Amino acid sequence: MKVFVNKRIPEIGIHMLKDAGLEVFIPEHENLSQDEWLSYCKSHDVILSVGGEFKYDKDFFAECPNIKAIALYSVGFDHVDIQEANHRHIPVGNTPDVLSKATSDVAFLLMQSVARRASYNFEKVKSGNWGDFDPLHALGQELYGKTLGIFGLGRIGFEMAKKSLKAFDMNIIYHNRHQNTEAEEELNATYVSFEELIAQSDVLSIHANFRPEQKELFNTSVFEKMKENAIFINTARGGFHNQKDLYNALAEKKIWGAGLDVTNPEPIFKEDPILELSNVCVLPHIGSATIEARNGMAKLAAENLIAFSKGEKMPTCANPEVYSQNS
Ligand SMILES: NC(=O)c1ccc[n+]([C@@H]2O[C@H](COP(=O)([O-])OP(=O)(O)OC[C@H]3O[C@@H](n4cnc5c(N)ncnc54)[C@H](O)[C@@H]3O)[C@@H](O)[C@H]2O)c1
Ligand SMILES: O=C(O)[C@H](O)CO
Repeated sequence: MKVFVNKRIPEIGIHMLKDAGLEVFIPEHENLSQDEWLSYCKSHDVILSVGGEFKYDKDFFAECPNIKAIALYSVGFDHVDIQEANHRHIPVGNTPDVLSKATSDVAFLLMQSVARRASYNFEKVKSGNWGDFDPLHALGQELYGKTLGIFGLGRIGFEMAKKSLKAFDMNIIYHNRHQNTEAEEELNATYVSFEELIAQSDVLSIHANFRPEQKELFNTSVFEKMKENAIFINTARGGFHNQKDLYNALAEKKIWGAGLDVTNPEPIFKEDPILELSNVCVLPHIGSATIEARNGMAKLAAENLIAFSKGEKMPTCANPEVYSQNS
């Protein structure tokens, strides 16, 4: 079976594929054009897909009917038309759990960085402006006993809530598609409406899996209902927030600050005025960027394709319903 891997991944995954007898192709250069990527897809059986820039939509599946399975090197699958994949009986593997702690660590990092104005103070030092001890300048806020609101309390949201409770004894509230009884029992989390989540959160952290119908759900109508001391954190998908509205809310100090590991658009334009604000910290989508998480993702993606090559179910599949469909 011929595997197209569009970008280098940790060697452990490649070795696993080759040891299982699969033929692996990785292009010499990584920044493929859409045409180059499509041409490679057309000449292989399955894809180990890294990144979200290439969309697996209806047009793709129509152009590449040869593709029998896709193993994503991510847990998010919003760049895949799952309905179309199901229609074509194509399993789509993903990489849950192995990156949950690492990604929640970045949300936790952003929460603290914004609360204590780390970026602003670091920029001051870099510009040679250490400044005299000033009891009233650039003060941060403490998080102890504050309310953490989680939008989308799943695997990563759970880890974020757990470490925030443990470190700062934060009160956990959440809004989800369905109740998370484990979080309610283990973290004393309280299920609230979307409106209550916005109004009550001192820190609002987005951890839902993105769907197009939720585009820019977090916009001026939300930011104006948040507390003035509120911190907005997004490590899920940039599509969840309207970045111009967020800039306005931050510039007008309607909210305390924002920490982003995902932006809208992504990558962010270096001229984006949000980068000039002193109450913002932006990271370049590094949630899963640890040695441990990226190795774990490589192993999972390889295991998914190896299982497929043996006619078995993928261990971690974004569309498990594909296995119960009538042929
Ligand atoms: N920044 C990064 O590098 C990085 C890394 C990994 C994952 N992510 C993002 O984080 C997302 C979550 O990953 P996960 O493993 O925790 O997924 P998950 O499926 O375990 O959790 C997502 C939760 O969101 C809830 N949800 C979805 N839509 C909702 C809505 N409209 N309203 C309320 N709740 C909703 C679901 O019920 C689920 O509980 C991924 O889909 C991905 O987009 C980002
Ligand atoms: O969804 C994920 O795993 C991350 O965003 C990396 O794409």
